[in-house]
Amino acid sequence: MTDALPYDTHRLCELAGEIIVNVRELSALGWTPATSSNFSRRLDDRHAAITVSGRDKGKLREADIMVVDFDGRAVGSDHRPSAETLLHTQLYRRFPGIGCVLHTHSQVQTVASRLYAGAGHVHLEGYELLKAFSGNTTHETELDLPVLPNTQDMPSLAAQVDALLDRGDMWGYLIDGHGLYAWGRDMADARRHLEAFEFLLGCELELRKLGCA
Ligand SMILES: CSC[C@@H](O)[C@@H](O)C(=O)COP(=O)(O)O
Ligand SMILES: [Zn+2]
Repeated sequence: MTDALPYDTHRLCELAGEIIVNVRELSALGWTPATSSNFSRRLDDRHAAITVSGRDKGKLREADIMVVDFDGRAVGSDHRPSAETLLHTQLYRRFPGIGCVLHTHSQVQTVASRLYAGAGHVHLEGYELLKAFSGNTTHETELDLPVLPNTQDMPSLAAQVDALLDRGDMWGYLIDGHGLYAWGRDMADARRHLEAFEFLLGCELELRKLGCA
């Protein structure tokens, strides 16, 4: 007989199914090349469901989703969780309202991260799509999407993110030469934010190509 797991396994199945369907769509857009990217959902107030490290995100199955605690330790699984687990769990630990974290490596996100790394942020202003971010009711607003230096030292990167989170109104950040993190209340919310960032970054890159930004 095995010990009971400290989380709701039925809920885990539901969340795994949701992650699989959504990530397949993101992958079909070319946003998860070469096994990159990672995805998670809050399971309860101590656990998250997250992708196993190194899996092809376009071909996820239920066995590719595992559980971690908010210190990033595997719970009830021998698999290795995403190498970037701490960047997910730090958000769940700090903000009870966050229920989903999505990380992708699209070309637009990666190119934008390189171009704006020096400035430390991408300034987004004057776009109708800024209303896609929770709490915004008008295009007459602005948003600075932070760009952090890349590192494989996750505790150090998580500490830098934590300092930025003090400002409160943040729905994502870029990592230089790497990709985008975005989050929200639930999958739909996080996806809307992710897609809005992708679209707005694409506009900024296009404007630069045209010599307008
Ligand atoms: C395949 S290179 C990309 C990885 O180094 C990493 O940035 C990434 O997004 C996926 O890592 P993973 O450990 O599979 O969650
Ligand atoms: Zn990554």
